[in-house]
Amino acid sequence: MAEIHLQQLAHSYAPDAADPAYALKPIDMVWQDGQTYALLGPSGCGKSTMLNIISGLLKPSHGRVLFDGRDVTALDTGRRNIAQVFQVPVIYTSMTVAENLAFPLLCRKMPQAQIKKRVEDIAERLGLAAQLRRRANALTADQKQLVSLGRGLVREDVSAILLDEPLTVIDPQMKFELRRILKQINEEFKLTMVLVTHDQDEAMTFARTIVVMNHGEVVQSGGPNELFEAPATRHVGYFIGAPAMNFLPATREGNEIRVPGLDLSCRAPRELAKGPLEIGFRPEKVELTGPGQSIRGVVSRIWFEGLEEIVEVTRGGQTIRARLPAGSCRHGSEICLTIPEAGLRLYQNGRIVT
Ligand SMILES: Nc1ncnc2c1ncn2[C@@H]1O[C@H](COP(=O)(O)OP(=O)(O)OP(=O)(O)O)[C@@H](O)[C@H]1O
Repeated sequence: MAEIHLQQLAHSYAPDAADPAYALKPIDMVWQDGQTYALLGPSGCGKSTMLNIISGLLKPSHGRVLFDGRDVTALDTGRRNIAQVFQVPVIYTSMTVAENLAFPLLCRKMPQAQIKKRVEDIAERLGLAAQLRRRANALTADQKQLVSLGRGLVREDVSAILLDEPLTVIDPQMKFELRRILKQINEEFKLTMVLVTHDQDEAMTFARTIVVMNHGEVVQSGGPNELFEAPATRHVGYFIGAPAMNFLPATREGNEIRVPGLDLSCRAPRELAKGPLEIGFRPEKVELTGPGQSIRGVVSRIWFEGLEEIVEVTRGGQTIRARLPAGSCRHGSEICLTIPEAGLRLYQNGRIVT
């Protein structure tokens, strides 16, 4: 188990270039012992770079990595006691499941009787007890990934588990089961777990803290509710939630911030910097009735999503998306949308103000 501290960390793959590009911009953050984290962001934002620096596969060009206060920056992966699970399971397909799980312990010269006990214990926890004698190449993709995880977990000195898109090759139903097992392992072993993913649902359902990255920077770090209710930036508002958050250009009029052409406003904070203003709100906050600010507009598009529909309403050159119960509206009809005050957020220069 370990608390991981990234201290003044940054990384350029070409630090000596005249104008080095930074895959990871300067960051100082602590990953708490025993917690679950998800690193979420678009392709190329620096997730794997960050994970590989934590694991020791990559030496950072700047800064330090501390495990429980100990500087491990110069240590390779083997000496960091990290278990890693990749997109493609790393297992020996010609060995049985038991041999695969035993291998890391054999390398550490653990006595046979202890190896057997440990392997059986881990197999039981991962639901692999009935598979121990099977050759690994005969397993399903999710079972192979469990063996891969088990090879990391079987060592008693593991500090953290780093998971780099481990569910990509897994069937949707089995993803749920694997996520459940991962959470159970976290609770039982109190291991720090970091999951890299593109998938917001996966991040939201796995991690207590989601670290959202963009262009090599951490743009927000927080619980699923925090990211949904108060995205720190426009990027987070777009990236978390489907459909994305509504952002409408706004202007200051006295003590109010108003969206021109719509009956939508919020109170202006006492102090405001210079720069473009926007009012943001989630499509999930929009209702057809109830207290709040009302916007009348024409339904220009409808997408059905199971028991709900996404409705696009246009008015005065603005487009608003709302998630409503299926069958709420007809294409081309005029409707009145209501947005409760509590659902409104003010943004300036793409960053949240209130
Ligand atoms: N070995 C490398 N040499 C040079 N540049 C690299 C190297 N690996 C990654 N990069 C660059 O660093 C940036 C961050 O890449 P990284 O792989 O960390 O992103 P990512 O968020 O993990 O992307 P993905 O989700 O596609 O795996 C990208 O611009 C990428 O092109």
